[in-house]
Amino acid sequence: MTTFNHNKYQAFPPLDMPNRQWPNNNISETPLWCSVDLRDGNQALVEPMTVSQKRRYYELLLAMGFKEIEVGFPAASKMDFDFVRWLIEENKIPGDVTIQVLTQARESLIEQTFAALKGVKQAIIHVYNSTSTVQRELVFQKDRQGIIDIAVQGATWVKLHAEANPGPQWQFEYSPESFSGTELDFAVDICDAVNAVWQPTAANPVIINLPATVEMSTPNVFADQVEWFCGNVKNRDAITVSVHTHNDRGCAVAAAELAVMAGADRVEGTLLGNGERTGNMDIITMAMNLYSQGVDPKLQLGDIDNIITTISECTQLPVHPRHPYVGELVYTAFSGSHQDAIKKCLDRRVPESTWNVAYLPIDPTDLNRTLQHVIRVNSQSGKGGIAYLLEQEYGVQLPRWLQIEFSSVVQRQSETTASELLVPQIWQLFKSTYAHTEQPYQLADYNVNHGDIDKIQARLAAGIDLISVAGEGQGALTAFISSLKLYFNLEFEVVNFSEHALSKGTDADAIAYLQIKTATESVIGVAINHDILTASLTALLNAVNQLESVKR
Ligand SMILES: CC(=O)SCCNC(=O)CCNC(=O)[C@H](O)C(C)(C)COP(=O)(O)OP(=O)(O)OC[C@H]1O[C@@H](n2cnc3c(N)ncnc32)[C@H](O)[C@@H]1OP(=O)(O)O
Ligand SMILES: CC(C)C(=O)C(=O)O
Repeated sequence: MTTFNHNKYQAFPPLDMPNRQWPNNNISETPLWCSVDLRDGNQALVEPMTVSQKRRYYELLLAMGFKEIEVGFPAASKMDFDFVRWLIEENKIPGDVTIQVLTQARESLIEQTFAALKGVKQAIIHVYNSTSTVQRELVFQKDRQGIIDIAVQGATWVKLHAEANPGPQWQFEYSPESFSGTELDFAVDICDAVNAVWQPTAANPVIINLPATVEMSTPNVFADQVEWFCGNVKNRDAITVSVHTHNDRGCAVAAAELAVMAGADRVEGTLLGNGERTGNMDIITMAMNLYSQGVDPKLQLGDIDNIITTISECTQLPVHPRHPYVGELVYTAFSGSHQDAIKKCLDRRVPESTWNVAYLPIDPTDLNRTLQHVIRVNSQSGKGGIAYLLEQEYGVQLPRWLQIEFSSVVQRQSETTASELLVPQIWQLFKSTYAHTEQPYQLADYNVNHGDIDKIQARLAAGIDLISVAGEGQGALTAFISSLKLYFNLEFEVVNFSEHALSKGTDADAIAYLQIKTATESVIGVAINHDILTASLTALLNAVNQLESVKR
């Protein structure tokens, strides 16, 4: 067994920022989004996307409304280079979309990057070098100035190549890669040094992208880092501050959200969070978080099934059934009390009002999820959910007393089969329990004479025999009750009865539910018929059929 030794690790030092402002802020506007699926996402795949997968993914990003898309690292591979050429030569970049490409701060790579972009109308050149203590000390083995020199040199090459390639609208982006592990004063110094080369203005800003290349702290600490950076970097007005969070601690979305509260203008991420190690921050989740707070996420997410299919077919990564907002099970309530609360909220919901449904942070139908996704029945389920499904599918409004009775029937069945019950199976179970037709006695026909006292004459089919019964009372049902009591020599009373027209389905028009009690038994009968009186009489006979003395 491996030995766990927490002394091997040390806590990330918090910042001493008693005047931090971000906790007082809300996100009332969506940040600028930049998808890095085709670069950071792609570089993390077991099998990087093929050309056709990359094209398909790119089309998806356009359809979703992304305006900034990091399309690759063209100096790193022929495939990325060719993909950028294809975008440009085949005129695949809409006028309002800017592609972004990544490069290290190395001249040959920068040169190739510009070669890949020949003929582009506008592009973001994204250059990075690593700045954290571990990278400085162990990877690059350089002091602070040495690392600044790499960045400044890279920024200079980028500027010179842009000047040598006039025409396109170039925008520059610099990432102090591993910002999350970088001393803040150094992060500011290196970005100031890069900006001293690029000389951004408010009209022509640069993007400074602050990556949590590795997520090393709680999201509040990252927000402190971003707020501190924004407050100390020179020429803030000429900078679009971007964040690029990874999910090592599972908080990439939270970190990006708090970073936006702390002053970030722009967020880089991927769809469903694919990316290095535990992934990039998930743009779909963050966009849906904003949406659920009444903020327009400025992305088209309604066709979510197509989005998910495209992502998983291109990345060959499955979607976890509990993935926020999009997983197959995330709107599903199996447990009884959740189902009951959802049913009540939906029943009482005023159309067009603000969404306010227990257990459902957003309306699942916004993401093409039907209410069948919401309520599913297994042994954990209760009466509310079952009743809801039967009403939705078959127009059956089970009276409360029957909901209580039937839910235990459903539970027993689901425990026996150890599986989920689908709505048609629940409906079959309901009919076979209360309305089954293979009964000892069946209503063959009847005739009612209405008067002060109503009289009924009916014939019951029992195998090949036809049995005549007759009775009288106030109303046809009461008359039939007395006829059955007489014929079977029974004492019982009807303790529950209701009937209604079915609003759905092709079976028939009306349904009647009825519960009778003898001194020792309580049984339920249900019947469906196009005629409401026939439904009631049949429901009564179905109940009587279940009494032990009648069954014998
Ligand atoms: C956090 C991120 O996701 S950053 C993006 C990471 N993505 C990728 O790396 C995918 C694409 N990259 C590649 O395919 C390759 O790294 C290439 C083709 C770009 C370069 O490959 P190589 O030339 O073999 O170099 P390699 O990537 O191993 O880099 C190592 C060298 O580059 C230097 N280097 C690394 N990053 C940078 C940088 N950002 N700026 C300047 N120099 C850098 C290293 O110090 C090292 O120098 P040394 O050889 O003198 O020791
Ligand atoms: C290049 C940078 C932005 C990066 O991908 C990271 O730090 O994760």
